Parts: sequence; structure tokens; C-alpha cells
Amino acid sequence: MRNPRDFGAPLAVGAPTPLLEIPFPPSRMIHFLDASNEKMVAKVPDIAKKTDILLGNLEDAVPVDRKEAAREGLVTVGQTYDLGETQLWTRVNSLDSPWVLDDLLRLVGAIGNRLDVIMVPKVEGAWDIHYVDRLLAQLEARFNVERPILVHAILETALGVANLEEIAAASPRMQGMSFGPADLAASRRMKTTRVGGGHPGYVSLSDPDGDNPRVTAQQDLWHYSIARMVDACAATGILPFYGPFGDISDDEGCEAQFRAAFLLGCVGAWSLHPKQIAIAKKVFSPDPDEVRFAKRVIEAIPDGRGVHMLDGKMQDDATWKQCKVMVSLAELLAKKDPELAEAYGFEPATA
Ligand SMILES: CC(C)(COP(=O)(O)OP(=O)(O)OC[C@H]1O[C@@H](n2cnc3c(N)ncnc32)[C@H](O)[C@@H]1OP(=O)(O)O)[C@@H](O)C(=O)NCCC(=O)NCCSC(=O)C[C@H](O)C(=O)O
Ligand SMILES: [Mg+2]
Repeated sequence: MRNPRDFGAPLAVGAPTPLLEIPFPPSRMIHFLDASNEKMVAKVPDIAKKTDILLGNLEDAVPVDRKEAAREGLVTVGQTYDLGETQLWTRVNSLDSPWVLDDLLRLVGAIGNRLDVIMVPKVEGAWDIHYVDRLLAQLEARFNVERPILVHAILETALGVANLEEIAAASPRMQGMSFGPADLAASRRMKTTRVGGGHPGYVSLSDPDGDNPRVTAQQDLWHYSIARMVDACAATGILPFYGPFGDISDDEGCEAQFRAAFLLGCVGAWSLHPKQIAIAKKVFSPDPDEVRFAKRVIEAIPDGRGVHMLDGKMQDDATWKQCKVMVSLAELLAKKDPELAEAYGFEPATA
């Protein structure tokens, strides 16, 4: 066990001091692109204005013969594009791959001061985070990186899900976690070929009722693991994200999957295609009617104490805290987006 008094100390001489509080800028969507694809890179200036997070993907979906081009393309994006307030992340190759060491060496050396977060795939336990933590500290010291690069784990193996509490608490560098339904399905031997979403075979069935047809309702394959991820993240002050929705043609299915994650506590989701950015923005920006109601609750109970009735609904200390969650998120997003500020009824100057 690490000495708790050393938890906030750098793991290498000359590395920046770890953050003890994880920053929470707007994080509704992590937009994936392959920086070896010229068409995608050409869209960076436009996409950077629309997405909260831009991620250069180096792992799965990037063919083996384009791994180096994707890495170098991301270096070029980091060195040449002004992304404004949009965060720049990468997903490196998995820790057992032949590419990850060069991914980390090259990216921290070339754009270490531009990279906000490194997403590490297929994290299985705290030991994976400890490895990346020490190596990043050494590289930060070597390349004079001024602020710690944070680490985001993808939960996409059965062992990773079994160990998620330890992963969340493994390092002050842990920024958050994403849920990876495709690799997780394979790891668990689930019988679905879909990337996220439901399945028509996973249903609950009503009881027999004479000759009447029995009713089925599709169930959520992912509820248990996403809820565990949200608890582990909230318990350690880091941020949970839903991952990919692979049926690019099914906007409604994507929205439903994202909304289930949003309601459970996730702050954002991945967008694989430019059109999923708008879906994530819609879902992960709280509904204006809910925000207006939450504001009324806070105005009605300024000190957050006691019991009150509003529109026939009981309000107390706990509902006040729920409303604070909603209004704080709305305020954060309104600062970035004047249209949302108006929809939420915030004065532009105070938003
Ligand atoms: C899914 C795609 C392969 C679809 O691409 P395409 O067939 O080219 O779609 P369109 O013809 O509709 O594209 C229209 C234009 O938009 C550009 N485009 C497409 N996607 C992106 C993007 N992500 N960023 C920027 N620009 C994009 C196209 O180039 C077209 O441009 P133009 O011709 O000039 O109009 C593709 O969207 C894609 O590759 N997406 C990323 C896929 C990805 O990153 N997959 C990995 C993440 S999911 C995962 O790893 C699973 C997870 O780990 C788990 O285990 O669950
Ligand atoms: Mg995966």
C-alpha cells in the first residue's frame, strides 16, 4: 500500500505536483478521430468548435499499418491547431501492445503540454494505472511538462469491472472512466455483436394470460456495470462516461443509450461520427424545464433546510442537493453556450 501522505507527491523528481481535485470543464462528448485520416483531420477546426473533448484515437479502429501515422497526425493536430477551450485527449494502444511505449514517449515529448488526458484501454486493475502513473511522471520530468497529464481508464474487460473500485482510487492522476461495451461483451462471452444499446433477445416476459399475447419489454444489458462505474467514480471524485454507440444510422437508439447513462450519473459519452456530437450535446445538457424547476426549488429553500411543498412535490435537504447538481451543471454549460444560457433563463452576464 502506498503511504497516504505521499499520495499528492510527484512520482518522479521534476514532475509536476499531482492534482488532488479533478477539473470538471464541459465534458458532454469525447469526439473520436483517427488523425491518420486526412478527411477527418480537415474537419478538426469545425469539430473543435462543436465538441467539448477531441480525442486522437491510436488504438482499435486504427489499422496496424496506420498506427504511426495516427500518432504523428495527432502530434500535428496538437502542435498546429488552436482548439480554443476544447480539451485534447488521446486513446493510446493497450498496455500489452507493441505500440504503447512509443505512443507515450512520442506524445508526451511532442505535445505533453497540450494533452489534457490519456485514455488507457482495457485497464484490468490498479497495477495498470500504477505503471502508467510512474512512467508519465518520468516523461513529464524529462520533457518539462508543466501540469500533470491525467489518466482515464476504459472498463472493457470482466476483470476491469471486477476491480473498478481499486482502479478509480489507484492514483491522483485518475480523471475518469469510460464504459466500453464492445470489448466487455467479448470478454464476458455475451452473445451480442452490437456496440452498446439494447438487444431484442434480452427481455422480460409477462406472465401467461389465457389466450392473450404475452408482453415483452427490452431490458438494459449494461445497467449493472454502468451503475457500478458511476458509484466508483463518484466515490473517488472522478468522472464517469458512457462509451461508444456503434450503430451510426440509429440516432434514436444512440440517444436512448446516452440518456440512460446521463440519468444514472455519467457526464458524457463518446461520439464516433460527427452527427453523434449533437446527440450527446442534447442529452448531456440538462433539460431546460428541469433546470427551471430546480432553480425554483433553490430559490424557495435558500438555506437548503426543512421541508417544503412545490407544485405538490415534497422538497427537503436532499432534493435541494439534487437541484444543486442540476443547476451547477447548467451554469457550467451556460458559460460556454449562450443558447443554453437563454434556455435556462440565466442572465448572459452572470451565466
Ligand atoms: C464509423 C465511421 C467509419 C463512418 O465513417 P464514414 O463511412 O466515412 O461516414 P460518413 O460517410 O457518414 O462520413 C461523413 C464525413 O464525415 C467524416 N467523418 C466520419 N467520422 C468522422 C469522425 N469521427 N471525425 C471527423 N470526421 C469524420 C468522413 O470522413 C466524411 O467526410 P467527407 O467525405 O469529407 O464528407 C467513422 O465515423 C469512424 O471511423 N469513426 C470513428 C470510429 C472509432 O473511432 N472507433 C473506435 C472507437 S469505438 C471502440 O473502440 C469500441 C470500444 O473500445 C469498446 O470496446 O466498446
Ligand atoms: Mg474497446
